[in-house]
Amino acid sequence: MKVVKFGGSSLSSGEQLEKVLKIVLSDSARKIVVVSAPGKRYSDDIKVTDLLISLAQCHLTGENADELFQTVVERYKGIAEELQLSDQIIETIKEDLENLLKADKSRPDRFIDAIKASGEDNNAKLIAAYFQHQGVDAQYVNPKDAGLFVSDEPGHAQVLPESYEQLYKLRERDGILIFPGFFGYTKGGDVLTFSRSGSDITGSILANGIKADLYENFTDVDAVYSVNPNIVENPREIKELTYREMRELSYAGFSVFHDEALIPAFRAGIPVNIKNTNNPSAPGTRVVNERENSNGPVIGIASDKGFCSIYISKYLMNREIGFGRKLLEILEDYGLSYEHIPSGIDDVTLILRQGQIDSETEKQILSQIKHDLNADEVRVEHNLSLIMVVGEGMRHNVGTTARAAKALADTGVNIEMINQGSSEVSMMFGIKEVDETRAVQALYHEFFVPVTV
Ligand SMILES: Nc1ncnc2c1ncn2[C@@H]1O[C@H](COP(=O)(O)OP(=O)(O)O)[C@@H](O)[C@H]1O
Ligand SMILES: N[C@@H](CC(=O)OP(=O)(O)O)C(=O)O
Repeated sequence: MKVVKFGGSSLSSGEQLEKVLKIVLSDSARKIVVVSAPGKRYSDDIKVTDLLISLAQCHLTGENADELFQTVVERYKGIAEELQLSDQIIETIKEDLENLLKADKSRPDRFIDAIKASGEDNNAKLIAAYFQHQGVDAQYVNPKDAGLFVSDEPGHAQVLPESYEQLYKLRERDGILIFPGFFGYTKGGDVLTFSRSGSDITGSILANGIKADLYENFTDVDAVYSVNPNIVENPREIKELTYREMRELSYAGFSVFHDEALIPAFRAGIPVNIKNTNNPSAPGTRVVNERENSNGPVIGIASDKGFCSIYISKYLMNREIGFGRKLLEILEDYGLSYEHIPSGIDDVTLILRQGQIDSETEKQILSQIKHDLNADEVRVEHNLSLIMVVGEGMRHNVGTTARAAKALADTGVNIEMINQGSSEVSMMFGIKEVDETRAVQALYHEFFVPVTV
């Protein structure tokens, strides 16, 4: 049995849905089909999820949102008309959205999540109607009925482990199951979403739940490339990579697969195959437990913007018991998470996602660190990018860091910080955001472009 997930780009039009149907029917093992909301039809189009977020926000602030409402309904209507479905399904979707918009707004984050989730929920209903219209034995499945329960964290919920046992029962249901991605239900009955792009997570949870043989994730590229194809033209395709490598790369910017979507599949030992809806015969990329290490030290290079660093130095920091705990407690008091903590004898740097802190909070944190910890120096740096160079082969190769550092130096990029992950499958470079593209291109050249003599 296989779980197949289709991303928003695979579901943006009737023409795309025809491809989806063909793919599903071409393999009888494809039992559960996880779907996103309709994505972009062309590069500057707007995803239905983004339209829904704006719609929810207008309803919260009392702005007129009639046009936005119509735009959302038109997106589904366009698809239904292309596929010659009856108006009934559009009436169902319209009514559902109207009711959701009338719901209680006293807890805005929950209101927004319910509207956001309707993008996938209504798309799953539409796709089930389309499959049925084509004479296929298919049914929409509601995540609550299936037992997909999540933690009480609006916008970044996590699956509750008890869900897996319930989800196993989906194996017994007849026909093809069309399951909306991106959200689950709290024990209190609220609809909460995973973080953005979280339909990948739903697919992985279901693959674990039904103990699938394979989790297929269909998107709009032939493979996971060794570098973001928007940064380097025609980069090398990756045929196989390990869960650890994929986790590091997707965390660090490979948006093709959600980093939180690896764990459920990994725990159940289910391979993941990332494939192209527009070219399903291409083998795609397989994510597995172990792979032949035949590609040299590095398998991929990822990068992401929007970080800041807080540098703290204090003479004899290494001797001071409890310094680290007190420092991290300050972050905790402000509800902040950190990404990395490179350290020296007398100094430590905290790397955080910049979007979490406004300038007032930043001032307070800096002064509290200086005052409470009696630090000699505290300074902050903004607009940093992190570049992650990843590969299982790095453990067996001497000199990879030197090669990377030289490539960056040769292209005139200053390294603000280096952190070698203790897992030894990755090394991280902190650089200025303005240097990101140049730095990634230089590293790609160093590790992937053969030298001709
Ligand atoms: N290393 C990479 N390999 C392949 N695609 C990547 C990589 N890094 C970023 N991407 C981007 O991820 C996109 C696919 O992800 P996404 O837009 O979320 O698809 P979907 O709509 O299927 O969920 C690709 O079109 C590509 O632009
Ligand atoms: N529609 C949601 C969830 C998702 O996974 O979408 P996509 O498959 O288009 O990345 C979002 O945009 O965040």
